[in-house]
Formats: sequence, C-alpha cells, structure tokens
Amino acid sequence: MTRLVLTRHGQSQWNLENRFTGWVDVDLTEKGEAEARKGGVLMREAGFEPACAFTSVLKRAIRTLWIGLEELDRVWIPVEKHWRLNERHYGKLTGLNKAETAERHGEDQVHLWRRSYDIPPPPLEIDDPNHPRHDPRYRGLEPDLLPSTESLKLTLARVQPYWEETIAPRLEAGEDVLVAAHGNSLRALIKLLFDVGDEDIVNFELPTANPLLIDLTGLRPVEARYLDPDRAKDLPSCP
Ligand SMILES: O=C(O)[C@H](O)COP(=O)(O)O
Repeated sequence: MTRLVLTRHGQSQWNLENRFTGWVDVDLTEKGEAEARKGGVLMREAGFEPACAFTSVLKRAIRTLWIGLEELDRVWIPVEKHWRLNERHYGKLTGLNKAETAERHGEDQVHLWRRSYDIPPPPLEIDDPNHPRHDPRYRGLEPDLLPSTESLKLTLARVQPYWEETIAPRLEAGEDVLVAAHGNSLRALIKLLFDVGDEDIVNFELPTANPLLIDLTGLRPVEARYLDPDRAKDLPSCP
C-alpha cells in the first residue's frame, strides 16, 4: 500500500479577485499561504512522509508545495516541476472576471467553458504577448505542445503522459508521493485514477490547499479522504 497526496494550491490573488487564471503566474494571497501551511500541518499529523514531490511551473503551486514541505520537515526530498502539471489553459478568458463573463455570455455558456469535459474556451492568438510561446519558461519546448486554450479533456491528454512516465513509476516502486498542482490538472488526474466518466467529472471540485490523501494498491485507489473535513468536497468512489 502506498500513499499519494494531491493538493491544489492555496488561494491565489486571482482566486480572490474571481478571475480566470490558467497559465498566468499569480502568487498566493496571505490566506493562501495560511491554507498551504495548514495543509502541511495536516499532512504531518497524518504521518505522511513523501519520498518525492511534483509540481507545476507556476508559483502558486510551487510555493504551496514548499510551505507544505517545510511543515513536513522534508524540504530535502527531490522535487520536480513540470509544465504538464500546470492549470488548464483558459484561452481568451484568461484574466477576465468570472462573474462579469457570466453576465456577458450567460451562466450556461460560462458553465460549459468551466466544467464541460471537452468544450475549450475560445483560443488565445499565437501572437498575443500572453501566449505561452512567448514565455521564457517554455523555451526549448516543441511549440505545438503549448496550448492556446484547453478543455479538461485536453488537459488530461497532457497530464496523463507525465503521470504514466514520471509519477506512477515512483508509486509502483513503493514510494509515497506528494503532488501540488491546480484545480483542473488535479481533476484530470482524479478522473484518470478513479476512472470517472466524462459526464460525472463535472461534479468534482477541489478545495484550495486541502490535501487529498489516497491509499493505493498498485495504482488503484482503495480509500481517499480530505485531511481537512471542514473544507472537504465530494469525492468519486474508489473503482
Ligand atoms: O484557472 C483558474 O481560474 C482557477 O484556478 C480554476 O478555475 P475554474 O474553477 O474556473 O476551473
């Protein structure tokens, strides 16, 4: 039996402002830092001792991981950052206020963009200065790998190879693993791990910085719980 913890980052400045964030590198708020610290304390109290950790290349997830590792007194473990764990790319919605966008386009359309499995928001133009092709952190990557927008389905398609090639082998080798990432990159992982149907994944949301502890046999979840029950959300049943 191995243990996997998935944690979404703590509250970010744009979570607070209710803006579509995606690949923009927004920092944690003070509340987000406190959430991350509490998440770390809860992992320590649960006796969680990860051998390695994985995160995105966005500071709200990286700093949530760092704060958690400080509380675990395990800043020494190997940490790998990878763009494949980034938040889903929100295309042209990036930066817009979610409530104002719903007023302009209607609640139903915004719900489709936010929660449908395979409808991506309108894409960002490639010559837009905010397109990831112009961001130095993705320099050297095949340009076609970098999204202009993403549905959850497309997000899963780029998370899955990283899971299979890099994270899963560590679990299969018997190591406990911590992943600090984002609402939608983690929803994609949860869909994969718990074998959630395309229509059902819409029902699962992740609270900020509330560690989700999953007991695994091989790569099969046998039990899962949020470490802060007061901020828990529904979970899919174990397959
Ligand atoms: O990128 C964002 O805006 C959030 O982190 C996730 O947003 P969502 O709940 O609208 O998918």
